[in-house]
Amino acid sequence: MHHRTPDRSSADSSGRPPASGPAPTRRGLLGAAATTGVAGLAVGGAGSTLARTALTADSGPALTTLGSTAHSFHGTHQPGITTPVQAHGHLAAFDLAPGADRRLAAGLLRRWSATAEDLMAGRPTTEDTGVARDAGPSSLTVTFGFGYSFFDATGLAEDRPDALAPLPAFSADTLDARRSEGDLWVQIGADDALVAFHALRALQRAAGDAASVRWQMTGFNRTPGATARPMTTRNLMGQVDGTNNLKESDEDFAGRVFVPDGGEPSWMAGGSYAVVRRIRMLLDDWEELDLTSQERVIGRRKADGAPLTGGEETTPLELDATGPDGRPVIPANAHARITAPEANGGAAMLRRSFSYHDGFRDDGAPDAGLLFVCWQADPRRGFVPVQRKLDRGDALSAFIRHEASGLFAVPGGPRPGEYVGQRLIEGR
Ligand SMILES: C=CC1=C(C)c2cc3[nH]c(cc4nc(cc5[nH]c(cc1n2)c(C)c5CCC(=O)O)C(CCC(=O)O)=C4C)c(C)c3C=C
Ligand SMILES: [Fe+2]
Repeated sequence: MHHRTPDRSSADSSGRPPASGPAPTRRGLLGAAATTGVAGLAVGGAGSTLARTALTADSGPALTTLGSTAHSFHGTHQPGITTPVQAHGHLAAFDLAPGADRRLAAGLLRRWSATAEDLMAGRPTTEDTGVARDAGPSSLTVTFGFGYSFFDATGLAEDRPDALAPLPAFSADTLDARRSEGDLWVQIGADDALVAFHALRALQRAAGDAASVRWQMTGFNRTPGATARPMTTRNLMGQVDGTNNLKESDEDFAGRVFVPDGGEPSWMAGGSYAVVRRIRMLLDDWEELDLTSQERVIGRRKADGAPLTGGEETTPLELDATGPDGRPVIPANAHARITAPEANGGAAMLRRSFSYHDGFRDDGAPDAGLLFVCWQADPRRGFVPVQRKLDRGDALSAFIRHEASGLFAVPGGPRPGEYVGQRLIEGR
């Protein structure tokens, strides 16, 4: 496939606006916001966010701001980890072409970085297909990671992190190797489905002959603005899912999620490890269960996510509380009990998942569930101990199947002028 440096000064064949940063698209949207009387659009804010959704005082989210939110491709960490999870997502693994070497990988990562930087800023990219034309960046994030096999394929085995050692086999696993692992991993998220697809296709095209898609999965979450106020999303079992997730304000959040400066290997400073699990939900069985039984599986109320021991969604679980029968109110095998950090020697992870639905199986059951993605500084201290425990006795196990798995080393964010993974590939 032919590649050229994007012309950053004129409109491309797609007819999208001239490439001069996110401003053109955002200006259009801001103009629209002004003429429709929307007040208070805040530019700036936490982390890598360049522009944030505006809320009007009394009428909820301003529709025109959904597209205008942009995240930065550059920073200490890659985007798509602490940035809010979007409504649409694609996860894809690529395998390098046979005979690939470090030079080929460097070229691939350079092209992917340029593509991601353009698209996240709302600019057209090289040989743009025009699919995202008219839309703003729409909170697009693109995140890149390296799988175990990447290091053998590129002669970099000595630089492979110990933390990337294959995950242990869990007794309930029914994994499909063809939809698991891979040399390289790409996570795409956006609040617009066309923007998300456009990015996926652009990255596939930019891969050219260097790498081909090994597997790809499409996911979704609630669309911002669908609820009267911002709320924790629900999964396809109908549960409020994400209440007790790690928060950036938590003590030692960075230490739990990111490899520190001075950590091993040095090229992973600011990076994180992503565990990806495709978990199918046995929804026919789950939906047969009465509400009380469903709530006992998790240990929380379905309506509002509050613990069975009372209070509201964010009230801490009272794991020691017993009922009149002397039994724990939150059952011994409840998912929220088994996963609680205090039950796992403090093991914790940042969950950032998408739901998925891929049609119906031959028996009529939905092929649907959770594209579970979690982030941690070391999966041997995050995902693995918790999943070991879940595997032994989680009430949820009867209603789910782990069907695919991947573990990826996601390096820190590139500095301006750098491509993602450059410190690994070029040894600085
Ligand atoms: C190994 C890690 C985990 C897997 C795999 C997992 C699968 C999974 N979880 C739900 C639904 C819920 N999970 C909830 C809490 C929760 N889950 C994990 C870990 C895994 N989940 C953790 C660490 C926690 C938080 C524990 C705590 O600190 O209290 C909840 C409760 C609400 C919440 O806190 O988010 C729900 C609901 C499903 C459906 C699922 C597989 C399909
Ligand atoms: Fe969970």
